[in-house]
This record gives sequence, structure tokens and C-alpha cells, in this order.
Amino acid sequence: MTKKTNVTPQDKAAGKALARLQRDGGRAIWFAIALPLLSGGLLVWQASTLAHIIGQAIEGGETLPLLLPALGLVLALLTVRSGLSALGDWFGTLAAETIKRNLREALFSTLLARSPRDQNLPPSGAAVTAIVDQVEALDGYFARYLPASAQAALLPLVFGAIILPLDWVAGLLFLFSAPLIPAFMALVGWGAQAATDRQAQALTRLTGRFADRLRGLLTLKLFGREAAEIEGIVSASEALRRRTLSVLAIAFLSSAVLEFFAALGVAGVALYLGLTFIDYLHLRTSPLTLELALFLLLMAPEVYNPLRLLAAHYHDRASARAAIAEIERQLGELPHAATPLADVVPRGGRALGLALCDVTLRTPDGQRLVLDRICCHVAPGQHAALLGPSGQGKSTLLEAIAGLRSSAGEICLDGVGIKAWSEQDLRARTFLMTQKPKLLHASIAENIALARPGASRREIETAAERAGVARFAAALPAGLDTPIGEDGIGLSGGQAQRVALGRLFLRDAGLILLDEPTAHLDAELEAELIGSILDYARGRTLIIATHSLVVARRLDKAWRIAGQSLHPLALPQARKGVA
Ligand SMILES: Nc1ncnc2c1ncn2[C@@H]1O[C@H](COP(=O)(O)OP(=O)(O)OP(=O)(O)O)[C@@H](O)[C@H]1O
Repeated sequence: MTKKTNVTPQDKAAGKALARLQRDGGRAIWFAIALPLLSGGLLVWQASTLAHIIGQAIEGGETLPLLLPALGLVLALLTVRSGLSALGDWFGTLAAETIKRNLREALFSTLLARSPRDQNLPPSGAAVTAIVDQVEALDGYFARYLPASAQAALLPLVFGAIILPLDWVAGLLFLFSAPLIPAFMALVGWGAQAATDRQAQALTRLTGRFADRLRGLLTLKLFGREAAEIEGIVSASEALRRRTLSVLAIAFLSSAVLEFFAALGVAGVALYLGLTFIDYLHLRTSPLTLELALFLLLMAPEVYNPLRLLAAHYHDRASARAAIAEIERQLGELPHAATPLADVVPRGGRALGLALCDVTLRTPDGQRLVLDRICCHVAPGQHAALLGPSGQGKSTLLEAIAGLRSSAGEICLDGVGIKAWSEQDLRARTFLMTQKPKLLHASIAENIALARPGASRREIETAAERAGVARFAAALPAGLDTPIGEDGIGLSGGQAQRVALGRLFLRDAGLILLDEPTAHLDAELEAELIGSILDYARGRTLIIATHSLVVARRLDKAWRIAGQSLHPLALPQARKGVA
């Protein structure tokens, strides 16, 4: 088995990304780091005052009333330090929440800005894990690890430097033993990063598998594959369990190393003080007072405390680096800022003419040629049909015209290449209904209104009427307000198709692209809906991909896709408005 023994370029990149994200924490992160340091400074004052009180009470014979102001000071210091700690924690949480919120916004907006047909888009389960779980894994790094690492780097040295002039033996013991602890911890935790990386990947695999199988639940049930799938999920969970345990084993081992050395250091100081008091050791030039001995004893655990804190949060660093690597593996390089997105406002305007010149389209994976150097022209306001056997490229062509697929050659809308069209203008002026339009988990009315936010109830009802939705919605318990499940559960295939088609009538598109809009409908309903579509598309350009010659005959012209080419078809035209 190969073990990571060096800082890999991936680690370096993750470190840089974390440093960049840290800036999003603003001042809060600096307060989260500075307040515990201040509290650490006050600790020296508190310990020395307490040692003074006990020393004066036992060696100086001072009475309680005389010591009351000092006792009050200790109490005040305790209160202030607790306040500083709580405030530090609060700022740490605030900074971490701000960083996570900004990162989620940036990741999600960048994901939304990409084409849904992008070949490199991660599976939805993996994207959810990256944006929700992996971003959450950064919390401990900013809220706890960063303040703890600053305390571990500074406080033991400061405490050691304060103690050194008071007692050189204890000072040297602290100054030498404290740095040894992180060194040994680093040795023990050498493989921690690799183990945490493996754990993050196992989590993505498990969630990805879960999300995928949930979507295909019906298919699994129909083929009686539930037991096999449970086995698959159990083995993915088992892999995650093993990887989590190996991360925990490293964390426990490095904590044990720390505790061992810290206990040794405190015991060493106690032994040295005890032996000095009973005159076995004579390493000091001046006599050891009770006050000084108490101060040293009180400070001894505090020297190691910041290191203990660092050990407790050390895995947060490994988790954060693994999370960054996993996010970048799934979603690409971390975006610097959120991608500005604005909802498209549907716009009216004249019909858009379409011209294809030597257009070549490949499958999304780039492996196969779908259409080879095709040319055609649809005049503004003309209605055209795309026919052809299954799998020949009708959907691919419609999606390319809508700017969702990359293409070679020239696709021009209104005389302008679509690459020159802004995403906003393209969406505002075109309408594409895909073959499997997505319905959201919302009411029928809300699903239709998706096409025009702010549409009035009257407009939604008219759209529902035109799409043949109103007829079946009237029989539902809440009419158009009836909620539908994910993917149109609760509606028949043809009903779901009509709800999606209802969106067309809320847009004022200059180019309408419909992919088999009547695939699930009987002949009568098909004729009725095509009539409604043609009526609405008067004065607009319309292209319908269909297998139905009846539909194609009602349009102005038709092409047949076959053998990677586009062939004009002369069909006897049906009288407009008549099936
Ligand atoms: N994501 C993908 N990755 C690889 N190949 C794909 C992908 N999507 C589609 N294809 C391939 O592209 C070709 C064209 O598919 P397309 O969906 O455009 O055909 P179609 O004519 O619309 O078919 P149908 O009439 O069945 O809807 C098919 O051979 C299909 O296998």
C-alpha cells in the first residue's frame, strides 16, 4: 500500500483555497483568533494573583479581609476570560457560517450557470454532497481549528518566555517539551490526510448511490432488485464506516501521544518543585517561594492546554482539506465569487428566423457524430416539422438550436450566431419544451407559472385552458392548486405533458421548439392541442420534433433526419386548423 508521505500539490492547492476562503470570514475570523489569545494573556495574571493570595495567606500570614481585593480580581479575571472565550467562539461560528454561506452560493450559482447538458456535470447526489456535506465539513476548520492553531503557536512560547526568568529549569522544560508534542503528533498523524480524503470520497459514493437508487425506486421494485440494492448500500456504508474508523484511530492515537507528553511535562515540573522544596535539588540561585512554586504549578497544565486544544481540532484541518479536494473533484475549481444570475423576464418581439449552415453535432460525450454538416432555413413565422426514426438526432438538434449543446458550424437566430446571443436574450426570446419536461413538487398552477413569474391567476388559467389542463384539473380536489409530486407523480404521462406545455402559453417567444409535445396523447386530444399550439404560434416561428405524420402535415414544411443528414420532405398539407 502506498502511503502519502509528502505534501502533495493537491494538499497545497487545498491549503491555498482555504486561505482564500478565510478572507470571506472578514473581521469575525480575526476576533475569533485574537480573543482567545487575549484570554490566554489574562490567564498569566489570574494564575499569578491566585498564587500570590495563597502564598500570602500561608507564608505571609495575611488575613482574609486584606486578601479580598485580590480575590475579587481573580473572580473578575475568571469572568472576563469566560466572556472572551464565549465571544471568541461566537465570532468563530459567525465567520464559519459566513464562509460556508458564500461558498454554497458561489458553488450553486456556478453550477446553475453551466449547461444542463454539460458532459462534466456531476451526478446530482455527488453535487448535493459537495454543496451540503463537504461545505459543512469546513465549519470546524474556521470556527475551531484556526483559533486553536494560533493559540498553540503563540501561547506555549509566551508562557515559557514569562516563566524562564522566574525559574530557568521550569522555563526550559516548557520551552523544549511543548514543541516536541506537535512534532510527535505530526509523525503519528502522517497518514491522516490520505485517510480523510478516502473518507470524503466514500461519503460521496454512498450519497451518490443513494440518490440514484431513490430516483430509480420504481424500476428496482418492478424487477425485484430491492434486496440486491440494500446489499449495495450496506457495502457502501461499510466502506464509509471502515474509512471513518481509520480516521478516528489516527485522531485517537495522536491525542494519546499529546496527553502522554503533556502529563510527563506537568509531572516533571511538579517533581522538580517537590525535590527543590525538600532540598534534594539545588538548581536555583535564589530560594523557591511557595508563591512562585504555586504559580509554576498552576501554569504547567496551561502551557500544554493550547496544544491539547489543537490536537482536539487537528482533524478539522484534514477534513477541510479533504472537503476542498472533493468539492473540486465534483464541481471543478472553487469559484472566486457567486456567478451573477438573474431570472429571465420573458419578452415579446417579432418572430425569429432560423438558419443552419454546415452544422455538425456530436453526442454529449463527443464520441459519436449525430448530424453532419446540415443546412436549413426556417423563415420568421414559419412552422416546421422534424421527423425521423428514433435516435437519429431530433432532440439533439432542438437542444442545439436552444443553445444547450455545443456545435460546429453556424446556427443563426435572426441573422445572429447563437454563440453571440446572451443567455438572457436567448431564454427570453425562445421556448423549448424537452421530450421529458420536468415538473416540480408544487401545485399545477405553480408549475405552469414557472414560465412567467408574477403571472396573474387569469393568465395561468388561460394557459391551462389552452394546454388542455383545465379539463382534467377540474376533476381534481383542488383544481389547478392540486399539488403534484416529484416528476409529475399523481398525473398521467399525457396530463404531465400538458402541464408542461401550459408553460408555452405564458411566454411570448419568437421561436418555439417542441420535442414530441403530443407523444402521450390520443388522436383526438393530439389534434386539439396541435390546433391550440398552431393558433398561439401564429406570427411566431415553430419547430416541432415528432413521429406523427398527422402533426407534421399541419405545419408549413418538414425535414426528415436520417443517416446524419437532413432531408426536405414534401408532405401533403392538411388544411390549417383541421386534423
Ligand atoms: N448523453 C448522451 N451521451 C451519449 N449519447 C447520447 C446522449 N444523449 C443522446 N445520445 C445519442 O445521441 C443520438 C441522438 O439522440 P436524440 O435524443 O437526439 O434522438 P431523437 O431523434 O430525438 O430520438 P427519439 O425519437 O427517440 O427521441 C442517439 O443515438 C443517442 O444515443
